Amino acid sequence: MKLRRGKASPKKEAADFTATGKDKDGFDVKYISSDKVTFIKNIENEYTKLVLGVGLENTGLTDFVLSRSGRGVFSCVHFNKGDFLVEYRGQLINILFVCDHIPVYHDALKVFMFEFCFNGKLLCVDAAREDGSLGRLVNDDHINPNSNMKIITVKGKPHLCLIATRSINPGEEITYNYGDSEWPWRSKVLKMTLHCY
Ligand SMILES: C[S@@+](CC[C@H](N)C(=O)[O-])C[C@H]1O[C@@H](n2cnc3c(N)ncnc32)[C@H](O)[C@@H]1O
Repeated sequence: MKLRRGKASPKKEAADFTATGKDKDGFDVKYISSDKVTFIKNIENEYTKLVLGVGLENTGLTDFVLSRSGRGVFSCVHFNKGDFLVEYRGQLINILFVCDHIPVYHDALKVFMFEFCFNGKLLCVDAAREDGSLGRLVNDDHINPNSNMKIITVKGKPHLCLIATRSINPGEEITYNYGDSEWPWRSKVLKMTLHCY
């Protein structure tokens, strides 16, 4: 596949941004509870149309939707499938070697520890610190995410980068699947969904 002239490959772009430690332009951070339209649209797609086959107004999900708060990352430009989006930045920890020094966090911060295997080692990017970067603000979607986390090696060091898995329109929230775990927000939705039946 030919790349458009002047457009860096996603890998090269990821390498450039990881080297500068900056995020690329084209994103907004929004508080989800204040962006009801986008959020209701997501929920409607995910749970009412796919699971229940009915409209949001008939499900009782509205309270849940409006009670979810927190930040999310939204695109303000168009991205293509395969584009590099943002790096999940933080402190890289080799879990086996520094067990004693791994920070012990309250549950709300544990979710910022992203564990992964690299060259046979169990590593973790600890993004608990509020450093203004975007990657740590991207929310979970295990049903219809629009990106996934890839390990990109730059100068021998792994970097966690979100890559678009389909085209993303301006205004869409960037999401990825956090992986198989009992994330509390997933069961909350499931319970409400079951209640709706
Ligand atoms: C890595 S942070 C993402 C950014 C977070 N929204 C914030 O404002 O800091 C993960 C936290 O976001 C929230 N979160 C992520 N995905 C979610 C989802 N699909 N539904 C509800 N809350 C979610 C949970 O509170 C989780 O602990």
